[in-house]
Amino acid sequence: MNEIRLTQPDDWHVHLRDGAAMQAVVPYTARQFARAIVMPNLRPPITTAAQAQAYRERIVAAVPEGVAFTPLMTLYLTDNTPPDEIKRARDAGVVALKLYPAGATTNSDAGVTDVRKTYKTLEAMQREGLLLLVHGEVTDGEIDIFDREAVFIDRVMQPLRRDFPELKVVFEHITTQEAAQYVAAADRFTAATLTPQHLLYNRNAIFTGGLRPHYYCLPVLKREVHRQALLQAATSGSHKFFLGTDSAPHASVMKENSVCGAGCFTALSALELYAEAFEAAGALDKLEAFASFNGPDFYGLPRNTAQVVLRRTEWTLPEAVPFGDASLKPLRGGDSLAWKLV
Ligand SMILES: NC(=O)N[C@@H](CC(=O)O)C(=O)O
Ligand SMILES: [Zn+2]
Ligand SMILES: [Zn+2]
Repeated sequence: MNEIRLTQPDDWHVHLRDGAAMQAVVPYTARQFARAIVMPNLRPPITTAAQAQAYRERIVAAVPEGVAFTPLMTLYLTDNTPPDEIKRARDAGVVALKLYPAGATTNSDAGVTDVRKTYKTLEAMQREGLLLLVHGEVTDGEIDIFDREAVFIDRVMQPLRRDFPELKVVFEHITTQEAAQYVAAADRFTAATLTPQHLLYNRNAIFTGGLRPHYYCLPVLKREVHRQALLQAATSGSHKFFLGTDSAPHASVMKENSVCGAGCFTALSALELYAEAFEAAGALDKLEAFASFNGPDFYGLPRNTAQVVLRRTEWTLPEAVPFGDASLKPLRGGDSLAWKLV
């Protein structure tokens, strides 16, 4: 196969940042995707409907002329998100709230300290039909970093599902066999996103020939058995798994630093990377549902109608691209890729 024709995909998890950094990365996402779920973990976070509306306008202003792209907005859930903000959020077109356990990842200091503190707000979300998107890792320092996702299932996901059975929950960027099994076995109110890096790499990638900061993201890459389970889930034909790049740009000075920020920047070549993973699994025929159907179906949004074409053409991903007054290194920058979005 030398060409793949797909209904235009959406990205159900992306970080676009703000200001000059945002202006640098929005064109990449807008070129690949019709819509994207925009994460609210700015500094300070997007916690109100009014902030989300203003942020949406800044994003839209950064979309290149002639490109059709719709940002789908989210709010950052805190211990104090008032339940009555939910109706305002819905009226402003916000589609979801994001649960970051406090301290779990980049810009999560204002996150939730105990999910029970948010129950009134979760009730309002269940009622108003807003989704809950979850960074699924416990933050307990006693728990090994490679086990934090699996422990999160027992400590947080299960009680949450029991107490809010009709709240739609997306277990974001899953990285383990446990999470893949949990989601596959759950009812139709639970789904998961999968990143290109977790489908393509195991944790060896972080340590090959030296420490490789551009492969460091959260949840951190896991063992090969987990990668295999994720790839199996993505290519299984299950409607519960869909594309969410988690493209998370950090200036290269922040990545190549004594303390490296967590996040892989993949927006420049996201579809190409997914195609590579699906092809290696012999499952290119499953790519369209994963990239273009399962996400909108779960969110209750219409599928896109435009088409895109991926062609088998070798090309070299740039080593770095401008990022405001800094520089940004894509995952796999400088390497050649087998597929190219036309
Ligand atoms: N994935 C990451 O490693 N980083 C994300 C935050 C997140 O999605 O957890 C970021 O904002 O940089
Ligand atoms: Zn996250
Ligand atoms: Zn993310």
